[in-house]
This record gives sequence, structure tokens and C-alpha cells, in this order.
Amino acid sequence: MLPPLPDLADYGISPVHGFLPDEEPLEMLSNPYYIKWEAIVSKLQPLLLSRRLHEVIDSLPVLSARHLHTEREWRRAYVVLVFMLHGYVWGGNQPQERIPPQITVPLFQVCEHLDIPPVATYAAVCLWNYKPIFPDEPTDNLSNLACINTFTGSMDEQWFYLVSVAIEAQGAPSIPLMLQAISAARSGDSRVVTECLQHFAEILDKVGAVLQKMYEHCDPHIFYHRIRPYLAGSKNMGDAGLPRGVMYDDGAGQEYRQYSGGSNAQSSLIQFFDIVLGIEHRPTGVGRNDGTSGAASKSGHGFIREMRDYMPGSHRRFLEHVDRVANIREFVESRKSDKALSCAYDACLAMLRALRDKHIQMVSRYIIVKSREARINSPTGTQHGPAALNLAIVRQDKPSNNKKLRGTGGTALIPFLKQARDETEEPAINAWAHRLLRDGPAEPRSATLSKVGEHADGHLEVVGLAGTWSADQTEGGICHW
Ligand code: HEM
Ligand SMILES: N[C@@H](CC(=O)c1ccccc1NC=O)C(=O)O
Repeated sequence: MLPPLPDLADYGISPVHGFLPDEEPLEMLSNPYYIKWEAIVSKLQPLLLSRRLHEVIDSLPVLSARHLHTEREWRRAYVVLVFMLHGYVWGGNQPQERIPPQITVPLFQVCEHLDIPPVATYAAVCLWNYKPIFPDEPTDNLSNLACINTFTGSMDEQWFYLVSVAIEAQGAPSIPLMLQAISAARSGDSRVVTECLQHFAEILDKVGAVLQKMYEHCDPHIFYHRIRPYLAGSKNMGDAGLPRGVMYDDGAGQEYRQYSGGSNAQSSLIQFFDIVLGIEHRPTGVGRNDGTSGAASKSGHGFIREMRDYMPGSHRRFLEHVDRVANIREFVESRKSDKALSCAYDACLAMLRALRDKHIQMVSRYIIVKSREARINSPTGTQHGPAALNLAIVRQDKPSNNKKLRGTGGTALIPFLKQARDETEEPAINAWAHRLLRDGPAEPRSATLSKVGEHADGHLEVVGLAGTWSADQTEGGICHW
């Protein structure tokens, strides 16, 4: 018996808005009990500028979550508390190691309810932090979106979050669409699967176009020096001044913890794309053949899988369900002679790969170039920013080595992102290798592959946009790359 397909309603996912909430996020907690929290986040910029945020938070009463009732209220409380948390940690000259009970006590209650970690996740700053400009118009694109909260009050920060919100809205229809494709594959309906994949490729293309809008209003300098320092987590942050992570003091006890900061790797939508297409991501540094070398996380899963722990619990459980039923890749592989089907599938891989390519270029402009400039402009390491010691200036003591640069999630960003991009293309390359073994050389079926050849010694070479892939052994027709 095949497991049933997920029902979106069971996971709080909207067929129209996807992982964005069905009802727009609450702009403020109206119960006067929480008035001091709302007052702080509404004055976050002057409090940060005047360096008075710590004293104001320290003098708060320790409030509880008992007056939160609706899901919208729980989410709003989470957003308010993590903006306070990151302002508290990163808003001074040095990162603040100890978080007081005024934040930790209610934050732990809220995080338990939402099943999400006590840190500023993608859900906090993007999914649950937007509002319409005109309430009577839809919030499905950038022409009617504004942010509820920001650290800096800048247009650049708003835009940085809103591009992701617009991507979630643009990509949302792919969720019911690809569940329909899974269902059609179960009943062997190749025509419907092909149509769904064609439509999915168009959606992925549009998502890529929204990503490119980042450049319109988010300036790399503002991003790198003003915004990004606040988004950092407490994991791998020794060089930024938090060697043990952050100490959460809830009055009853004190505990050091380390969490990754916000990252779009925590977007359930992008992970959904990979899962439905059967794209697998390995831990960074683990080779294609051996599975032994490299820096896998403690869980043994890679960073991308680990980022599921930073999603709202219901979204994480949805992805786990989709993991169990995803069948499109196997379906396509079992019908290799169906050209239209293979082509539609490969188009999806190509679009997703193109999205990752655009993203790598963006990371280069917003992080790599900026960190290099900062090193040249301030070789002594004297920096002025939200925190003089922060994510923007870590590892500047070491000469230019991009491999040392870290993302807010804590990854060695460039090797990680390139690997994720290359893995996107793997199903197409594998399928090609199978065909080559069976039929001999022919034209590549995919626009992402430019050349496939066989060497005299029998090993295969596939040239894709990502580089050259070699397969040197086969086992029952399966290639080992
Ligand atoms: C200025 C804009 C952006 C910068 C500088 C940036 C930077 C990064 C970095 C450094 C990582 C590595 C993970 C980490 O350690 O944090 C990452 C991961 C990721 N980012 Fe972005 N990002 C930006 C915008 C976006 C947007 C708008 C999207 C939406 C499509 C996105 C999608 C992803 C995904 C899906 C990952 C996980 C890796 C993967 O699946 O390929 N990023 N980003
Ligand atoms: N990982 C990125 C930050 C990032 O992508 C991000 C962080 C918080 C919320 C959303 C994010 N991504 C894009 O809009 C960085 O290292 O700067």
C-alpha cells in the first residue's frame, strides 16, 4: 500500500499562498499586556542608535505567553521576541553573550508552541513579517508588499526580506501542481505528469526572475555592513566573539546554545522543489563516490537537511511527508523513451540550476566582493558597524581566502553553494550516462549538458554547465561519479 498524499490543510499550508500564512501576519499584539514589547520593536532603530536597547530590555517585566491565543498572535510574539534577541546580541560594540529572562522565558514558550528554534529564522524575518501596502489588494507580488519590522529601518532591508516573500508567493502554486503530478505518476498518466512538469518549469523560471529583482533596491554595501550583521546566529561564531555560542538565561538556569542564523536554506518552498524533483544533497565535502571524507554535520545529514529544523514544525513535517511520496524522478527514469516527459523534467532541473547560478552570482556580489573590499579598505580590522565585532568582519585577519567566508547559516559558503548547484543537475547527468552505456554516443537530451563522450579506456565524460563529470566504473549499468 502506498502512503496517502499529504493534505495541505493538515500542515497549515495554503494551496494559494503556500508556506506564507493564509491570513496576513498580525502587525501588532493588541492585548495591552504586551504593549512594552511592541513599543520596543517599533522604536528598535532609535534604541539601537542610542545604545539603549540593553537597558530597556533589562528593565522589562518577565512576561509570559499566557495571553497569546490565535496562531497569528503566537507568530507575532515570535517575530517581536527574535527581533529583540538579535538586536540585543548584535546591537552593541561587542556581541552580547548572555540573553536575559525578559527574552528567554516567553521566547521558549513561544518556540515550543510553534516548534521552531529560539533564533531569528527565515520564518521570523520573511514568512511572518510582511503586510500589504494597500489592504484591499492581494499581497502576491512586490508591488503591494511592505515589512512589519526591520533592524535598520532601511528600504534595502525591507527589500531583502520582501524578495523572498514574493518568491514564496510566486512559487506557491507549484505545491498543489506537483502533488497532482505525483498522483498522476501513481496512476501512470504520463501526459498529466508532463504537463505538470512543463508548468513547474515555467514557475521556476518566474521565481528566478523575482530573485534578480534583489539588485533593484538592496545595495550590497548596506546589506553586508548594516543588515547582515544582525542576521547572524550563534553557531561557528567564535571568530565573531561568541566562542561558546549564546547563553540563554531563563532565571532558573543558564545554558550555552549554538544556533545557525537566518538563511533562505530554511525556505520550505526551495526544499520542496528539490524533493519533488528527486534532487539529493550530500553533506558538503563528501565526495560523490566515497561518502567518507569531508565535514558532514553531527546528524550525518548535510546543512540543507539540517535547515529543516529551523522551519516551522508543520512545514518540516510536510516536507517529510513529501519525501515519502516523491516519485517523479523514478517515473521519468522508468520511461526514458518518452521524450516529452524527459524534456519537461530536464527543463525543471535546468531552471532550478539556473536559479542556483543566479544565486551564487548574488552571493558573490553581496558577500565575497564586499568582504574583499572591506579587507582592502581596513587592513587593520578597525571597523564601524552595528557591532564592531561581527559577521561582517570575521576572519579578516586571514589573507583573502573565500573558502573561509561563512554564511549566516554557518556554511563555508562557496563550496557549499556550488555543490548544491551541481547536485541539481545530477539526475539529468545520471540519466545520460545510463543511455550512453546502453545506446552509445548521441546528442544530449538536455540543454544543461553540452557534450557526452566515451574515452578509449571506457570511462565516460559528461560536460555540463557545472563542469566536467567523469564516471569510471559501472555496476549493473549504474555509474559511480
Ligand atoms: C542578497 C541576497 C542573498 C544573499 C547574500 C544570500 C546568501 C546565501 C548564503 C551565504 C547561503 C549559504 C547558507 C548560509 O550559510 O547561510 C545561502 C543559501 C541559500 N540561499 Fe541565499 N542569499 C540571498 C538571497 C536569497 C534568496 C532571495 C533566495 C531565494 C531563492 C535564496 C536562496 C537560498 C537557498 C535555497 C540557499 C540554500 C542553498 C541551496 O539550496 O542552493 N537566497 N544564501
Ligand atoms: N545566508 C545569507 C542570509 C540570507 O540569505 C537570509 C537571512 C535571513 C533571512 C532571509 C535570508 N535570505 C534571503 O532573503 C547570508 O549569509 O547573508
